[in-house]
Amino acid sequence: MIGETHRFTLRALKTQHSLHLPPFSSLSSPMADPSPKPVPLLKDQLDIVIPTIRNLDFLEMWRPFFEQYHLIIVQDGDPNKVISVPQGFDYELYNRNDINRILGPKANCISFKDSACRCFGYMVSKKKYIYTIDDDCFVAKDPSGKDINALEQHIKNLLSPATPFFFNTLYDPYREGADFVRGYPFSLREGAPTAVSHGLWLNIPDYDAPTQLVKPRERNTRYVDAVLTIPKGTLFPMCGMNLAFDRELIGPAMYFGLMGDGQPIGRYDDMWAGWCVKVICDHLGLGVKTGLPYIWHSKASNPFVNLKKEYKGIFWQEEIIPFFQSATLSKECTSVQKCYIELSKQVKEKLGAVDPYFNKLADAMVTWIEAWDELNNTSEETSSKQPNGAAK
Ligand SMILES: O=c1ccn([C@@H]2O[C@H](COP(=O)(O)OP(=O)(O)O[C@H]3O[C@@H](CO)[C@H](O)[C@H]3O)[C@@H](O)[C@H]2O)c(=O)[nH]1
Ligand SMILES: [Mn+2]
Repeated sequence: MIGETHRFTLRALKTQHSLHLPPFSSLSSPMADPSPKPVPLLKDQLDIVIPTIRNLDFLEMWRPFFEQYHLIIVQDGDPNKVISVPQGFDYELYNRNDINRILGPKANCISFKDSACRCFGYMVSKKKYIYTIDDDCFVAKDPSGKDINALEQHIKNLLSPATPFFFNTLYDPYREGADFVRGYPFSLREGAPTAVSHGLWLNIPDYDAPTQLVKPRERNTRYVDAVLTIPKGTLFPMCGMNLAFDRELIGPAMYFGLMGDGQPIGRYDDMWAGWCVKVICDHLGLGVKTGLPYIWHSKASNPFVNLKKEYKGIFWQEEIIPFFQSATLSKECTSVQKCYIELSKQVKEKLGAVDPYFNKLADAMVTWIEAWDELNNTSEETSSKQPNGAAK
């Protein structure tokens, strides 16, 4: 309402820019709350990043879990379209004009017309943790019928150690009612810092186009009550739909690549990031978890459109995977940025022959790190900072 103040976070970015402010009517204005809610976990240390091409009505269902967190909305597609955000949410919104204004020529490393654009939100955030979710993902129910607070479960996953060096057969040993089983080395029971928490999906599973075409009516109804650490040396297909990570531990590696408009490939944004992230986590001794929490994925994207986007990736990945499986990083790679730059050199060297696209991608990986360091003033720290933040 006129005159009512609204909690709108204006971010002091390196280059001041006028955020794309939707008309005042669609701006947030938190309703006065007579009975203050308990402060949610990591309230001021976590941003929720949402890539979108549509109005964000889905937030209504998430309001009990998300309303007290800051949102970073990355609006893809036509920047003149106004995205409406339900009242009461604290958010900043960036469209393509903002990305171009903030990054200048480096904006060419951020995809257009693809959910890969979400990684811009990771870059501009100033928080320690990120949760990213698609706008067609809703609150799922656990087998008891209780609404699942996906964000709370991700936070638990991130705040407890991982076990990448030795597999615990009773799954997450740090979980209430579980522990390390007999034969688990005591020297390894401290675990490793958790960098990534990869959640899953009920209803529409994240299948590739060929599988979608063969099984158009398949729905995931199986709720598996487990969180697993993905063992060191094992890659995994990371889906960006329901994903959380420690931005200080692994953020610079969460680049979602060159996808969408003008690119020969799509729907491999999160996959590419996941393969780079896992190689770097293994090198730096960080953990990646998958399993709980579930969200309810409501919309299957068009399998024919998806097939066109994925087509080249389906056979390229038969070369990409062996590349990541055999990728090694030197001991001089003591920070995520250094690991990532080293990896980009190997991409150019070893995948450039697969297709010229990988030369472009390798260059974009470097541009991403340059932009990340510039926006986060981390270039001088990069040379000395250990992944756990301790200076050399
Ligand atoms: O051009 C676009 C298209 C979509 N978005 C936003 O991105 C997410 C995901 O979109 P959608 O749910 O339509 O697509 P899915 O196929 O279900 O996405 C999953 O597959 C992977 C494709 O990369 C991806 O990791 C998953 O997200 C929504 O929020 C759209 O609004 C966009 O920004 N630009
Ligand atoms: Mn979807």
